[in-house]
Amino acid sequence: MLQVQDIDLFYGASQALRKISLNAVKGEVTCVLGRNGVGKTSLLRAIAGQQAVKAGSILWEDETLNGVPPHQRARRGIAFVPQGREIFPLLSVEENLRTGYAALPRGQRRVEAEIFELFPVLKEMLGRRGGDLSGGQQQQLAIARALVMRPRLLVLDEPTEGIQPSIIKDIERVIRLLASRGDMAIVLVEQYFDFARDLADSYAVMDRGEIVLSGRGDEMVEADVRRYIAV
Ligand SMILES: Nc1ncnc2c1ncn2[C@@H]1O[C@H](COP(=O)(O)OP(=O)(O)OP(=O)(O)O)[C@@H](O)[C@H]1O
Repeated sequence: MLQVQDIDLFYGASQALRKISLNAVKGEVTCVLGRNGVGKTSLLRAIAGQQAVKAGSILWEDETLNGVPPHQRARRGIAFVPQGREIFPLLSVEENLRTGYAALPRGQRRVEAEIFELFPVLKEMLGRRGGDLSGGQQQQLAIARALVMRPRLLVLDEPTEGIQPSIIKDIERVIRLLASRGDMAIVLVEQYFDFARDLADSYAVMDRGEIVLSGRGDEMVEADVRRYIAV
């Protein structure tokens, strides 16, 4: 279980997160919604260890993550799929997938066949350069690369951004399948209400660095949430 408790995060003098608390449990998708600039990415970066928190604590599997650098969080089973995907455009699809090996012990460094069952298109494109893939294929590659690490916590920042509807549906199916196995917690930042509602077991809505609404996914009141999101 991930337990974020009362975290504050600053960029210089400007405060991006104010006393944010959020739990994510294995077997569930936790969706974080909100407009641009309200702090969603900052929250994910705090979880992944890319940005230090000034106050509060982050616990994962009952141990603190405060002060633990990103690569060690990766070894503890936390994988982050950043906004904009950040795949390596000049490396092949296969080489991109292998960059996920860094977080694995030597004996476990392989790409499980299952990854190509989840994303068949990648198998056909193993030798293709990452930069030659469509935006949707790059997003699938970014998620696949995270899965190579066999994470127990998967953190995704706006996986639907700029992606065509058919691939959004594919990604939704994969996320649902991963959660349904019960051994992975998924935290997902999203701006699209429909995608979040379809996936969320629990949700939190952010505004100006704070959580202003939260609850179980099936209790999301569309009109209330839509006050705080653009789409
Ligand atoms: N590296 C940074 N340095 C200074 N300020 C930053 C930095 N990154 C983000 N901010 C500011 O922190 C606030 C929260 O940004 P953040 O990216 O977390 O929001 P967001 O909800 O994820 O928005 P988006 O959907 O656009 O990514 C914003 O006011 C932003 O301008």
